[in-house]
Amino acid sequence: MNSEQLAVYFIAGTTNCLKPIEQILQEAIKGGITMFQFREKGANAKTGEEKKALALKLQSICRSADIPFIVNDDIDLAVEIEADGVHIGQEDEAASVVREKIKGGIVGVSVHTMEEFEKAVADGADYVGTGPVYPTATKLDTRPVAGTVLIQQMKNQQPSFPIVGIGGITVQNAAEVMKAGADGVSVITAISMAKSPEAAAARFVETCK
Ligand SMILES: Cc1ncc(COP(=O)(O)OP(=O)(O)O)c(N)n1
Ligand SMILES: Cc1nc(C(=O)O)sc1CCOP(=O)(O)O
Ligand SMILES: [Mg+2]
Repeated sequence: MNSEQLAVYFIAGTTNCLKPIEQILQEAIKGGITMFQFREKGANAKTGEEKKALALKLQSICRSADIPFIVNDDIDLAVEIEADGVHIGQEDEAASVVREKIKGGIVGVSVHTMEEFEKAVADGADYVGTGPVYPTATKLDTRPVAGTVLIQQMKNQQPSFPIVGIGGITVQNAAEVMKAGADGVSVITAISMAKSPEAAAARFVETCK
């Protein structure tokens, strides 16, 4: 992975979409997203074989466009379908353990403090995601809103380590996240619920790429 692939990191699952997720992903790809995370989570989310079938469809769309396909949380699914990577949280196994399982794939880790950041780097994470930078209604169990200070601190300590901000990021505030030192923005609603996911993604590309 190179840090440029984090520039416009779109995340979605069926619960974030009012249209078929396949269609939204295709539109977002047309707009220029640089990475995609399949995050099938929450009430009414698909599970089991249905989840796997959807993952395979979305993976195929990403492959055709040469966009990395990352699976959120579900390490077994990521290994089974040979996803390009997995994104794990603080409650999951350490990045060093996950890296062994995913064999050469991308490992992203959520961090909320400098201690968590230093551990993720030491454990061999490829990038970190940190948030919520701004208030979000998409994930209810977030840490307190953090603003951009931690991004600045992490960038000062490890200037070349890839960092992405997440939580409440819109085309209006994305520039602030980049200015703080992020390599990109992770976005759910501002693309998945946009009237035109293609146009929304294109506006993020203008700001972040
Ligand atoms: C790029 C990116 N950054 C952070 C997260 C949040 O992960 P986590 O804290 O494990 O929460 P869930 O997304 O699993 O609810 C992420 N998914 N992606
Ligand atoms: C999945 C997720 N993780 C967060 C964190 O702070 O770790 S915030 C968040 C939701 C991001 O969705 P939206 O772009 O719609 O605000
Ligand atoms: Mg998680």
